[in-house]
Amino acid sequence: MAHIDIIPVDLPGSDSKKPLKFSGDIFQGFNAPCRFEGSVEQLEVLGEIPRSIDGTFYRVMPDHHYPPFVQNEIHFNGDGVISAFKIENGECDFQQMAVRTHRFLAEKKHRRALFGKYRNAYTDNPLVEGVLRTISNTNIVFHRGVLLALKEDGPPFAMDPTTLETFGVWDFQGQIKTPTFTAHPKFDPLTGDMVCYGYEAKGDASKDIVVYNVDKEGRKTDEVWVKAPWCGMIHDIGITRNYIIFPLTPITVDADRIKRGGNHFAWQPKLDQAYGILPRRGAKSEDMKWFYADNAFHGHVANAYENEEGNIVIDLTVADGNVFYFFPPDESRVGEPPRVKFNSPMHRWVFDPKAPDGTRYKPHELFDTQGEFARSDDRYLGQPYNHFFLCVIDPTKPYNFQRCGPPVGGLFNCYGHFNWKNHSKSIWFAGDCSTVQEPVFIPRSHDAPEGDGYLMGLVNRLDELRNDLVILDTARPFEEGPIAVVKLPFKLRTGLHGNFVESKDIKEWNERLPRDQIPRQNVDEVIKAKAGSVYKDGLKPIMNGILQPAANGVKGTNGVNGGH
Ligand SMILES: C=Cc1ccc(O)c(OC)c1
Ligand SMILES: [Fe+2]
Repeated sequence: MAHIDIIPVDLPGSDSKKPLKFSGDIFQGFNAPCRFEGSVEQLEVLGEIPRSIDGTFYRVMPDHHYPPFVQNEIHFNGDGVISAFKIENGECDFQQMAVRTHRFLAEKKHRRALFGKYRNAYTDNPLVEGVLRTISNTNIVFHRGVLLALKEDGPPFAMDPTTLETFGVWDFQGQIKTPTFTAHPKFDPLTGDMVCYGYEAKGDASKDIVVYNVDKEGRKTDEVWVKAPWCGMIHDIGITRNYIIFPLTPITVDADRIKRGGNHFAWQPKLDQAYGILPRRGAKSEDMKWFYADNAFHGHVANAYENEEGNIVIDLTVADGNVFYFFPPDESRVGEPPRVKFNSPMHRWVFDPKAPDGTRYKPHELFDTQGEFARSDDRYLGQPYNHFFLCVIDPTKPYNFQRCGPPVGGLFNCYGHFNWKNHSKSIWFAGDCSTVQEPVFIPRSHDAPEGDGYLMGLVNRLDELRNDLVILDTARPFEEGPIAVVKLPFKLRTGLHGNFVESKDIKEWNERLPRDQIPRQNVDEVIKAKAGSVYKDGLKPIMNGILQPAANGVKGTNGVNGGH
């Protein structure tokens, strides 16, 4: 029997109007809802921010604006909220704004949640049938004058880098119209190309992947459609000068499970991990090759390049189990406790692009750490490199459970600086009441050597319910601690990814692309339900735990009366 995961809900249009109340595990402690939009000028600074840092650190976090009506809601299903730390002359101004996704605007209009489970439109309130349900909560990148707020289940949303105003869905001047777009496009510093893709590119559970190249003038120069061996998550990629590497994780999608109101993804403990290899330019569908390795869970890519022999080197963290405990295997028993401890060293794979499709590989080399959220010097993306940075889990360090409770968002208690050349490690422990979020690397100057500069990232002060933005100097041992600490007077939530954009790039693009010439979405238009656009096979959304055949109509069975 399918386990349907929906609880009764007071629908808009029904009589009862209750004040908002958030309950459940994902809203506890440090991850209590934030829901703040606004700014704080001139944050307090301890130490000194180097004057050469002149730009804005943008980062994104999921932050539910309305209490969910589904049971076992997950953090990844929260509205995307962008925080911006603008740094100039040793000072830092803070600004925060939710992305005006169609979903956010529709729920804001009705002042409650209308969308159901993560990537499952069948669990939505019929009021929002056909409304774009992506929430732009995974990455925020700068591309040709706009910020793109990204989540891999939908198109990018463009925002103004200065004001954080949302312009709307971004289709690259009509060139990219596929329904899904990765949260991890890659920017080749040598060519200015953006390499990007979408998986599940023909709808839920499709094995189709579309891959694009957008050149430095913003023109789409390549579009190729390829097939994955199964429909699974392809969250991040690596690029080299000539190849794209697609790690395909054994966490799979099942259309029937989705229609039953179940999870989009389920972990497959017996399935391989796979790596798709595709030439970057002029590739055809049949050029895609898949290599395989034993079951494991992909983290993020530190970097990739081609070595002197012409082989592809790709470095990423890989964990030995299902990190996404909230997407359990189909056959798991109710109440089975999720695993909490993983081995997740940095893996180096070396693939021969001439090897036949189906070749099996073992990792070439491991860098012994426990970590995730790998970053490296983006000036060397796709090229030979040595330095990378991680959020590190050091279980030997103390953690003050009594004061902080369970470590919300994972026990990433250190930032680490690693060097492949001599396998050196330099680690800063954030303290027994602190955890860290994904950092960014900022070069000391444009011609500084690889990895020479600053690491900047958010520290969660779990006891104070506050965040600090810390800056570490990569030329010094991390053990010495940050050279500057910027104090935020309140807490954010566990975030995902972020990037640093130099002020001169923002200024230059404000001139090249005047803000008043960028079209704005029409709020009333984008939240209009488009009946019949997503629900196939005569099924209507699942509400109140009942799968409703379209023929019965929805009216009367769950209190929906067509809405306002
Ligand atoms: C970290 C990975 C990841 C993968 C898929 C997601 O939808 C997501 O949402 C925040 C995050
Ligand atoms: Fe990611």
